[in-house]
Amino acid sequence: MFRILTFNNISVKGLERFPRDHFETSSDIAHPDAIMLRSHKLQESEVADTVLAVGRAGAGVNNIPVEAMSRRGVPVFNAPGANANAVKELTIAGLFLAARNICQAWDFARALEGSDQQINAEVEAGKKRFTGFELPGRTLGVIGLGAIGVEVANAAMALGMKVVGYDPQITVHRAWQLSSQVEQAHSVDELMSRADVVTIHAPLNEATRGLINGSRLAAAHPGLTVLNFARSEVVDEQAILEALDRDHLRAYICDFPSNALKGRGNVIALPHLGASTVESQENCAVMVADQLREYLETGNIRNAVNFPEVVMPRGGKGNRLCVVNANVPNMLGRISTALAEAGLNIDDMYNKSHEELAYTVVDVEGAIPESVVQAIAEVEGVLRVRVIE
Ligand SMILES: NC(=O)C1=CN([C@@H]2O[C@H](COP(=O)(O)OP(=O)(O)OC[C@H]3O[C@@H](n4cnc5c(N)ncnc54)[C@H](O)[C@@H]3O)[C@@H](O)[C@H]2O)C=CC1
Ligand SMILES: O=C(O)C(=O)COP(=O)(O)O
Repeated sequence: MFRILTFNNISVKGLERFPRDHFETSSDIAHPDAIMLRSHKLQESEVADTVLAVGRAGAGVNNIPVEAMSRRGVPVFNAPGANANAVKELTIAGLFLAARNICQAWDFARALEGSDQQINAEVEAGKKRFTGFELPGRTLGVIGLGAIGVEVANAAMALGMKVVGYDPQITVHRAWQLSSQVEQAHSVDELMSRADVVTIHAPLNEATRGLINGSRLAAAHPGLTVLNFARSEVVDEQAILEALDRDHLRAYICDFPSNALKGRGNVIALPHLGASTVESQENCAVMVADQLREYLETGNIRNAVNFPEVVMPRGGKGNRLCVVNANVPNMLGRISTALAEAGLNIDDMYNKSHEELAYTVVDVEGAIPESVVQAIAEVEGVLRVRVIE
């Protein structure tokens, strides 16, 4: 029986991927084998020693202590691209809300009082305050061209916008998906100097914290609009407010409310709704549940942010040994020597590394005695050993 501890509202469609006869899922489990969560800040919870894997039913993993999990030999899975369409749709909605001052205009219209004739008179007198702009010919700057950024860039192109993108680590896969009309900016500063609207779709990490700061805002076109559906901390909120006060920034549209943003006319802060569609919640939960289940049952790793991709079909009828170790010389030699010394024959073997970690899966003929597991666990640099029968 595998026990999965859940945090947040995980789609039932995902939880149903765990067969009831050998999986238990609950938000109240003391010694779980795995954790499945959305935005819950795992840094603030005790992660039990029994945890073998963490699954984030979503994209961003800044709410998970990934480095600490790596040191414990625990893979952290996410669901790349599974919520990208949902975030693209909300970002494009944010673009329209900003361009046409829709929220401010709606507030105005909702507050109108008097007879229909009086309302009509106020509408005609007041509507000039909400004059907006159209998208064709305007330039959208997209920072981060991953699953979401590429979709946003392509959608903006289809709406007639010019698009410039910046992503120092764009993958070949994403570059193929990106419209060939999207122009490359070589720096955030270049992108900001060319854009009428900037949208951020990069993860929060030490390189992106405060990416949109006071000096970058000051160097941007007056009248710039900033969309932030990534994470609140990728912008310097204080600098945003100051630029709004100077009317240098036209509007700030984001998915992250805060006290400082409250009550500001040219700020729209949605309650972290980017991925909150039925479809996206299902896609993310199903993808991550399948990955967690496969890891627990077979040791295979797909879409872990801190581990290599290791998928080896199960061969023979013997045991499978899964070893997480430091990416240093001679680990494979020591693992296979320990198996050979116990007279165990290797059927199949796969080893791959990712930054400072390596992962080895070995299918052997027959059962692996506990003494061999112990010997491998004691090799310097080995972080975790697991036998799957
Ligand atoms: N508002 C919401 O509900 C949601 C927010 N997000 C946020 O959006 C982020 C992006 O999601 P995906 O596109 O699915 O991730 P992704 O991993 O597919 O794409 C991120 C892209 O950002 C690029 N990048 C990294 N550092 C960069 C930098 N310094 N400058 C420019 N680009 C940089 C990467 O090379 C990558 O191509 C997530 O990490 C998460 O924080 C994601 C889903 C929902
Ligand atoms: O996938 C992400 O990075 C998100 O921000 C979505 O968060 P959520 O799962 O809706 O709490």
